[in-house]
Amino acid sequence: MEGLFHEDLAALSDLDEQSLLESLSQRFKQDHIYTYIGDILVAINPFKYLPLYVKEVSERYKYHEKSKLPPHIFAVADRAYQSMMGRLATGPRNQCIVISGESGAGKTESTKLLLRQIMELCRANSQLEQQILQVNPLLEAFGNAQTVMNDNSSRFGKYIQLRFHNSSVIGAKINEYLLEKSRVVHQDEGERNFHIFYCMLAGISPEDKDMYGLLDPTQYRWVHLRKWGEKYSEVCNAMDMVGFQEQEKVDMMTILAGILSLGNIMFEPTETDVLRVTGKSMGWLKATAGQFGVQEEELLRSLTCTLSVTRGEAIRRLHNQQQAEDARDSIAKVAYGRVFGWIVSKVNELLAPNVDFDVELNEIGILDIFGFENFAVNRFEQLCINLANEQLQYFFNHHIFLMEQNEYKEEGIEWETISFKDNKPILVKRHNLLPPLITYSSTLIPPHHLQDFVDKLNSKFKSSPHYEVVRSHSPLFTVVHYAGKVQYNGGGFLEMNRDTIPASIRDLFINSVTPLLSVLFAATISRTGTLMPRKAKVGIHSLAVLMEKMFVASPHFVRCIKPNGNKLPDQVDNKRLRYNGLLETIRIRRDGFSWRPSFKEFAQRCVLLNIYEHCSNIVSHYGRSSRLFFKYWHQEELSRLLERMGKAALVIQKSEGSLSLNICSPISAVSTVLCVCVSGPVSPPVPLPRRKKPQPRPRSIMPTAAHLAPVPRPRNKQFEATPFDNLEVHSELAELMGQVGGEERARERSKKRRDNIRWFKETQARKVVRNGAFPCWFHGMITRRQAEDLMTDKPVGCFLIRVGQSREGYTLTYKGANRCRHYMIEMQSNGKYVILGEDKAHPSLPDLVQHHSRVGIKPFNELLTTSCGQVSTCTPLGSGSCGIYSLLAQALAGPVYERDRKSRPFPRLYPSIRLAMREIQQIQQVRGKGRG
Ligand SMILES: Nc1ncnc2c1ncn2[C@@H]1O[C@H](COP(=O)(O)OP(=O)(O)OP(=O)(O)O)[C@@H](O)[C@H]1O
Repeated sequence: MEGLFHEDLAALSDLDEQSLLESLSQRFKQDHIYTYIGDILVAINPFKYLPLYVKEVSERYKYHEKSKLPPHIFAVADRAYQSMMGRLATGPRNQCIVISGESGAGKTESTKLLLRQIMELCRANSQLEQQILQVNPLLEAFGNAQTVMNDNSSRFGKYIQLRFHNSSVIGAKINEYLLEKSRVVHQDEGERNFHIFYCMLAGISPEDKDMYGLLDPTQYRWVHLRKWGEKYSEVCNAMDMVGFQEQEKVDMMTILAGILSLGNIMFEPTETDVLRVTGKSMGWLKATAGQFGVQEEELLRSLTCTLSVTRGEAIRRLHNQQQAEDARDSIAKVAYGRVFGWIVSKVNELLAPNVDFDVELNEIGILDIFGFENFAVNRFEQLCINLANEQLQYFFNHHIFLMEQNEYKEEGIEWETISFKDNKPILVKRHNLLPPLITYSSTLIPPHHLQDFVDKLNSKFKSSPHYEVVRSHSPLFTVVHYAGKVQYNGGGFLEMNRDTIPASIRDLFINSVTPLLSVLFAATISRTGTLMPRKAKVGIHSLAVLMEKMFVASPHFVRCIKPNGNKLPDQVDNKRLRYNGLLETIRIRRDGFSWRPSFKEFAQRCVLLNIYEHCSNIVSHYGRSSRLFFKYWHQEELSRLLERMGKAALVIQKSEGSLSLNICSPISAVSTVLCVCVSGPVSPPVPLPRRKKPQPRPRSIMPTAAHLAPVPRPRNKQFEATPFDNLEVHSELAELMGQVGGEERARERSKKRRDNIRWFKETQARKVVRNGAFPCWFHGMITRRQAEDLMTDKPVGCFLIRVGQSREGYTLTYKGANRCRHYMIEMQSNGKYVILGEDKAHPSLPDLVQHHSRVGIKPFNELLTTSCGQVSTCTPLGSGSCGIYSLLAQALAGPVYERDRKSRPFPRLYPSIRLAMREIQQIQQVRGKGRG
């Protein structure tokens, strides 16, 4: 592959480490944040907006030769997609993109960009793509928080599996790992709770605040407010788009409100040593009970004592203050962790309704796992996170160094071994440090045995080169990770012990009147904290299982680098660029052969193009090697040749007999690639002929005029004419062409129409009526042609909405500058309305119209400006102003609509929540007056 992969590497590989870092830093200062090391993308976080991800750039990376464009994350998305489709000189294979880097290095942003570009590449105008993109804001709200290292730090790891049929995405699945639940009840200096609490308190309407039993943010111990107002509506919209039901949303928000109230419950001992809730926090106890849908007395009992049954006898053990506070915090952590797990499983259910994840389908997985962490106090959670990072580093080493160099050995290729920092010892059984350390730490440690626990660790692991004993009065120990030493505090390990909740609390919640809470506590939890339906195989989501999956897929690596510790733009600290193994990686990519298909795999691909024999000759000429060795750029070079040959073959087929067409040139080109790369058992790799000096390319990776020039789009019906009305176009065309005819089809069509009218009357009409009539933009069930006729003399921006004839749903007809456009309106399973391809869901059609009178409809940014009034022609449901249609509107008007509005879901124990909130406010007023 001529171009960037090669050019950058050639430029970088001749440098020593210092000059390499200088060169990277210089590039960064000129806003070249991406650099290729062969097929590995290095991304340096710019901490500022760069116009690198606008639509025009995305289009260029979609349609143009990637090798002629600057390094970019979109090129990685394209490579993974094309490889998954089998278009890059190998057959279709599962792909995985592994994004690594320390906290704040840009992994999550890269994941979002990759997802966005992959959705662009497989664009099939399905709502699923929009839904998949909406999962990110949702998960970020619940799983991210501000830390000292990153204002939007993922406090969980995720592996997103995208499943494809042919070229279209048909489902997605999120696997989440190790949510840092302790954050709910404790945040260190400079850190915050999960974003959702701030969004909720800042963005919620006064009416909803009252409904959930929430007060002013300053009233809660576990959060301090920041400006999060807009985020809340974004999260609610994401839930609507993905398909959450209204009642589910209300129950979930009520549980979150319950968690906040729980945090305000304080205890004090009485003279009889029995613990009680302080007078000030009695209201909070009542509120929590109401919000969790449980009895107040039972909640209090669960917090202040433990019930155990010994030989059939129930024994009650009273808690001391610390134990009661631990129980309170554990409930909050467990409840939040389970809400998060439920969101993920719900998302998975909604995004892959018909996909069986056990059936083999092509797949692209994206791994975005929390970065390596080293805080002032490192707890058990940091140990787990750092173990995950060690595993990831091993995966990288294995693919980039081990596998490749082993294959040279096996094939007898002369090769000067490139050494690298191998972190295998810390992970494997023989040396046994991290896995047993984690198992050992997971056992319950009584607080007064803390020093014993650390002493035991010291004696067990002191001989390991990766473990250091700390001489101190505190229970500390050090682990030497691949990315540096981390000192862990045994005290922090105790908190993890407190995550386990007593059976009595579990039973209490299983019997909650809020079905969601009952489901959450009845479900099992995997080893990594994932919520599992009861019968699911425990442990299926563990990182080890994930690693197995990744080892059999083709990996793509994105190495993210944080240029400075202050999260500032245009500042680069060269020490930070000294990223693990950068220089070695450059060397192996320069000297090695990173694409090594088996002969069979390669020949199969060639067989399609009738060059199998030719390839076999070449291979047998060079010896009986089991695989072929290519440079990283050859894969793309070859795929281009094969594509050209495919086209040539088509021409040959079309013009029969013209076999003389010159297909020799691609064959000889393939031969050239083979000749230079294939290795025999004894012969050293044939040195590559000096490559043609690559064409100079613009130094800047900012999109230039050429990058931004309009890109020729492949012919695509959906873009050419009306964006989203193919169903109707097809049926009408078919009708015109006489293909559909026949009495039976006509009967079917009219039945479908009748069914749709019934659907409209029974489920929809009352949502559309406003003040006793249908809005003038609503035209009932008219045909596409009738709609276009109505638009004939209307101004641009005029619109109407009609009921679908062939499907349950609506179509928006819009008068554009040159033509009428018809946008399909999707009906979601949760009753929300979305224009296909848009990212906002609406509770009703009038809401949709109101929104798009302010926000243009994609892709032409069209605003709904003028309603197209009805005319009085009567068809069944044919016009809004006459006949049965108008009668229907009047019958459904006014009180019915109002009643409908009021039937919105409420928290199950709303009256108790209200009472509790009043009590809290009264106490506060009395105290306020007392102070005054
Ligand atoms: N390509 C980019 N362009 C502009 N800003 C970026 C880019 N990538 C990252 N950032 C900025 O850096 C911040 C941190 O990035 P991100 O959250 O992706 O880090 P991370 O590696 O996922 O961290 P963690 O492991 O803590 O989750 C982002 O919130 C954003 O402000």
